[in-house]
Amino acid sequence: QSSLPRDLQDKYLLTRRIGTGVCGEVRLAFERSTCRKFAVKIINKKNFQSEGTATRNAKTEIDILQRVDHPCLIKTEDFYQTEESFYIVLELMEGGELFHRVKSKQQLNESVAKLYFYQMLRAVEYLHSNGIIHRDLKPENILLSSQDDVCLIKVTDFNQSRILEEAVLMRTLCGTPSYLAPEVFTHASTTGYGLAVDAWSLGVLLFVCLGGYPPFHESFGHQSVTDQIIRGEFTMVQSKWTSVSDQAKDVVRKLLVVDPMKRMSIEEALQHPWLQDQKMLETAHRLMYPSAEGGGAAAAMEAESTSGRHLRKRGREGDGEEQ
Ligand SMILES: C/C(=N\NC(=N)NO)c1ccc(NC(=O)Nc2ccc(/C(C)=N/N/C(N)=N/O)cc2)cc1
Repeated sequence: QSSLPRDLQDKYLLTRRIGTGVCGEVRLAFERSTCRKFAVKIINKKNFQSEGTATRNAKTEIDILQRVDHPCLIKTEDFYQTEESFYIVLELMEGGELFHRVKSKQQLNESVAKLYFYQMLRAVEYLHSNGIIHRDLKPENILLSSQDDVCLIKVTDFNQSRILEEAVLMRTLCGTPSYLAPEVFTHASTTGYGLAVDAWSLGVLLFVCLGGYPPFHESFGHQSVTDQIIRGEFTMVQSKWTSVSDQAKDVVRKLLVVDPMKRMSIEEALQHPWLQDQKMLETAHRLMYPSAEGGGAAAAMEAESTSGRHLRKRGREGDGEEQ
């Protein structure tokens, strides 16, 4: 049990472990002054191949976590670090991880899966519009706000996230091109097909929510998981998918496309017929924008269109520019 930072202990009482991850664990914490509950993600630096990578990734993640401002993205309260670990204090999502919700229900019913998937799309749409690729979307990183089926979801864990640095590319193009590889100039780095990796992961997430099992897994057939993914070969087991609508299956099939240029984008997914479901949209907007008094999609759209796109100002060293 590595020693907790003094200032963290002064402010919070850390109790039982409530989640585990590759990079560390999540503990339930109580703010001593208010008794409010929080989640504390503890990231051990030793899990990273090099100290440098751990620190750089954590810096990027903390920067992203502190600047993103969207109802479906986790909000951080505090951040501490010691020689061996980082500590991120965040809002406690009472419903826990989507992973456990799907596992305990075998599979989600389609309307619940649609409500969650729509919120994931909006979260990723916001990240992409701010040049951020998540790169690690999976059921462990989708948190639920309550034990109810109808609830707000939030995306977390920006450890693998990258900020699309157009500026870096522009500087690169200023130098002599003679030694640059072709892909530096092609669509790969400019039109950011890198964003498409998140669309693929959302396809895997939707498959898991609807089918209750992963599309690519070592226990399926003779091929390795990597081969199944590279070939885009997945099976919709009859017994699990009969009750799922053709439109839902269509969304999955258009996201799990191997060629990133042919894969459905986040925007196209948001326009897909399966998601043009007024009842679901009203529920989602009521959950995402509870303060929009009197409900009404108009108020929610208003909220979305004004504040919905921008990052919050940077911290103390604030360079102040709004994205
Ligand atoms: C209510 C509850 N459990 N309730 C219970 N068990 N009661 O007995 C509960 C609540 C939340 C969670 N998970 C949770 O909060 N995850 C999580 C995962 C990752 C990150 C981050 C920022 N990661 N960043 C990095 N770099 N990672 O490597 C933050 C939170 C699990 C159970």
